[in-house]
Amino acid sequence: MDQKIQSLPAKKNIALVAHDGKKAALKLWCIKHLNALSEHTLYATGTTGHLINKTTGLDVIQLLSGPMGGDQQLGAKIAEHEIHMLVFFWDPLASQPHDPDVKALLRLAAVWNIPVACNEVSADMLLSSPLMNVELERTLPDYEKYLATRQIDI
Ligand SMILES: O=C(CO)COP(=O)(O)O
Repeated sequence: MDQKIQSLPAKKNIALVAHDGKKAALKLWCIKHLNALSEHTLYATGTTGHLINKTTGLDVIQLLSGPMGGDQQLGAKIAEHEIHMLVFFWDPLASQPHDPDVKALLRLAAVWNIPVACNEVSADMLLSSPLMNVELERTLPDYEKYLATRQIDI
């Protein structure tokens, strides 16, 4: 597929998500990085967002709970370029009833070339990157060109 270049803004829209077995870890990570996170706009799935807001006071745009469609909402926002980074502490030791939604969210993050962290260390590295607070070029699928090739006359 053809690619094009589009910037991620300096002030990023960051999605925060954690499975139940990883919520405590994400909560501690948010407390540790309170100041850095407050410079960005935060989104989260329902239960994660409520927990982060309650324990840190950070403003969080709260979507539906993951199993009820929250992962899908985040995936749609990634496809629409509204989410610029994903911190998703998914639980490798627990099965999830909405596993297809989890896979879809991670897949769309890869399709649209946004940075993704899956645990504390990768999230530390992303947030401390010199690229975190600057406008950042990314390549992404050229959807308009793709659509033009899909116009089929029947
Ligand atoms: O299930 C989740 C991600 O797959 C997270 O959803 P909650 O934040 O609502 O627990």
